[in-house]
Amino acid sequence: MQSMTIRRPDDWHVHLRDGDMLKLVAPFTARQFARAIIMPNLMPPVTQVAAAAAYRDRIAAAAGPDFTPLMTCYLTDESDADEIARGFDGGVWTAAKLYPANATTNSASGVTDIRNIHSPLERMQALGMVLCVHGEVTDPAVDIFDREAVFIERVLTPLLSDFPELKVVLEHITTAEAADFVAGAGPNVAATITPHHLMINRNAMFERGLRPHAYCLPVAKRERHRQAVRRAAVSGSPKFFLGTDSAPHHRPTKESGCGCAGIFNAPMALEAYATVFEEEGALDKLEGFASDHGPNFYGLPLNAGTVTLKREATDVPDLLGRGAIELVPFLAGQSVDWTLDD
Ligand SMILES: NC(=O)N[C@@H](CC(=O)O)C(=O)O
Ligand SMILES: [Zn+2]
Ligand SMILES: [Zn+2]
Repeated sequence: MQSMTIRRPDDWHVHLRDGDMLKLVAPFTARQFARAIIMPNLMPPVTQVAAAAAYRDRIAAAAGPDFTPLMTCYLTDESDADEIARGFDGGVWTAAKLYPANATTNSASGVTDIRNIHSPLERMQALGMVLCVHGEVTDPAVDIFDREAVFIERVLTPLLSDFPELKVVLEHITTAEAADFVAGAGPNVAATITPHHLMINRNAMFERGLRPHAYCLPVAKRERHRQAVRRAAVSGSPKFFLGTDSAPHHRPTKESGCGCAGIFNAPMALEAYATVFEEEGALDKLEGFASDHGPNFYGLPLNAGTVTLKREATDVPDLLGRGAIELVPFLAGQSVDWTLDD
C-alpha cells in the first residue's frame, strides 16, 4: 500500500503545557489530530471549572481553529462532586483525571487514597463522565516495573467493584497484565496506547549509555510486554485507542541528574503508529484505533474530515525548539516509514 486515507484521528491523552511551551507544541498536535484530551497536570493543577475554561482558550489560541481541546479535571483529595458535575454539564470538562499522589510529573496534588474521591466518582458514574487513570501504585516497596500490574490488583479492581458502571480509561498501558485486564473487563473499561510503548522496550533506556529521552512513566517494560501491547493495539477491539501521552520537557530538565519523565512524540505520532500497524500487518485496523474507538467510547461524534498518509519515510529531527525552549523528539535522528500529507 502506497497511501492510505482515514477518518481524521483524535489524541485521547496529551500534555500541551502552558505559556511558551504550549505555543511551541500545540501546532504539532493540531496538525495531526482534530481533538485531544488535554491533561491537567499544570502547576498549579487544573482543578476548577474557571481555570479549565481559561486554559481551553489559551490552547485554542495556540492551536488554531481546526482543533478542539477536550478538558479534564485534575482530581485531588479535596475534589468536589458538584464542581465536577457543573463543569461536565456546562461542557467544559470531558473527563476527570486520577493521578495517584506523586506517581508521575506534577502529581504532587493527586489523590492520596481512592476513598477520598468516592463522592466525585459516584457522581461521575451517574453522569457517564469518563475517569482517566494514571495506573501505577506509588508504594516504594513495589518495583517500578511492577507498579502498573499492582495498581490493577490493589486499586483498579476494587474501584470497579465499587463503581461497576463507571467509564474508566486506563491510560498509556505498558504491560500484558493491563492489556488482558482491559480486554476482559466490561464495555465501560478501555485503554489508551502510546507510540513509544509500541516501539521501545526497556532496553531503549540503557542502549550504550543512559538515555533520558526514552524515559517516561509508566516506564517501558520488557519485550514480552511490548508484544502484548502491540497485539492489543492492532486487535481491532473497540477497547483500545490512540493516546500519545506526548509529554514535552525542556531538554536540560531531561538531560539531568534527576531527569523528568515524559516523551515528546507529537511531531510524528500518526506516522509512528502507521509504521507499527504496517509491521503488524494490520494497516486495516489503524482507522478504528486512531479515529473510531475513542469517540465511540466517550460518546462523541466521529470526525468528518480525513487525513492521508503516504508510504514515504519521514526523518525525525534531532532537536526542535523556539526561543529558549529545546525539545528532543521521540526517535530523534531516526525515521519512520510513513509521512502525513498536509
Ligand atoms: N508520561 C510521562 O512520563 N509524563 C507525563 C505525566 C504522565 O502522563 O504520567 C508528564 O506530564 O510529563
Ligand atoms: Zn500518566
Ligand atoms: Zn500523560
